[in-house]
Amino acid sequence: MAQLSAVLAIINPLSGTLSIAQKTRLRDTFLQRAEGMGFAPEAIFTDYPGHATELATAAVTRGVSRVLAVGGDGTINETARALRRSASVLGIVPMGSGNGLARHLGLPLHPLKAIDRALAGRPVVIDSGEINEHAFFCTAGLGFEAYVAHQFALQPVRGLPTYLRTAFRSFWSYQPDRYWIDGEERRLFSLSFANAGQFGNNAWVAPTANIADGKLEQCEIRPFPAQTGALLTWRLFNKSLNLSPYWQGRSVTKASVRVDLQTHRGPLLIHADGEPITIPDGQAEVRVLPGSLLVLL
Ligand SMILES: Nc1ncnc2c1ncn2[C@@H]1O[C@H](COP(=O)(O)OP(=O)(O)OP(=O)(O)O)[C@@H](O)[C@H]1O
Repeated sequence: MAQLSAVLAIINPLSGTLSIAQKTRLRDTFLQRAEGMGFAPEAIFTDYPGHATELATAAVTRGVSRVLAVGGDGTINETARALRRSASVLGIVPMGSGNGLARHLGLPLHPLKAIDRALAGRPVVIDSGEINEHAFFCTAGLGFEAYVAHQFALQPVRGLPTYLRTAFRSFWSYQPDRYWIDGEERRLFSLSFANAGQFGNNAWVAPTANIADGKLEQCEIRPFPAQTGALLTWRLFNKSLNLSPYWQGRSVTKASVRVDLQTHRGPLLIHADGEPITIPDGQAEVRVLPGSLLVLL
């Protein structure tokens, strides 16, 4: 008899707003549906940060064909980074507050529909990126967006309202800094490297980004008058930021970004898929890993 194809769901019990009881029911439904479709399914709740990477690494070693990440962009990042350059395919069941990768790929945001899509979907090749040793699948960046990611991580409650409040408050205290990008000095409000076109929540920083072109969109936002902030925010959500005179984008395969720690306001702050990271030596190397991940679409 032919061996059943293995499918593993990695579920973050803390992601999003569903209760543990609801997530347990979702897990049971996944197991039923997957079995009904002829898979050998397994579902595991993560116990600690980084656990999803360990589970996904073990799944690759065992030859599990489909690995579903059930959670926010953090859980998807932790799972996907272990699946890069393997034959195991990522399924995305979005349950976070931003869901940038799922939205970019046009995947269902409803967990049950997303499970069905992942079980029935076909593997499609996409790119990923790295900023220093940190993998990203949506965006990585510096400047204002990194500052907000760091401030957001300090908040006791997550979710979109907290994120918007944090970004609004940060806007008034944040001062643009100087960066040397591939040796060229620039004073910028923010600098993004976009694999997918959006941060999440349909905030499109790189409206023309193509996730499978072997390139990242390097998007720079120059400092702008405070009264322009509302228009830029509107453009961000209207997918038209590229029409602003303060926005500049180009496709790159790699970039080297440095700050002068003597004059920079504090250490270099970056983010990878929204996770805040501090770079003590002020140097960030960014590169694309073309065609490095299989995703179920
Ligand atoms: N059992 C656990 N206990 C504590 N932290 C965990 C556990 N499992 C996973 N994590 C951590 O939770 C972090 C946040 O998860 P994730 O991004 O999926 O959800 P979220 O915060 O609700 O979504 P979003 O990032 O969209 O707001 C992950 O980066 C992961 O390291």
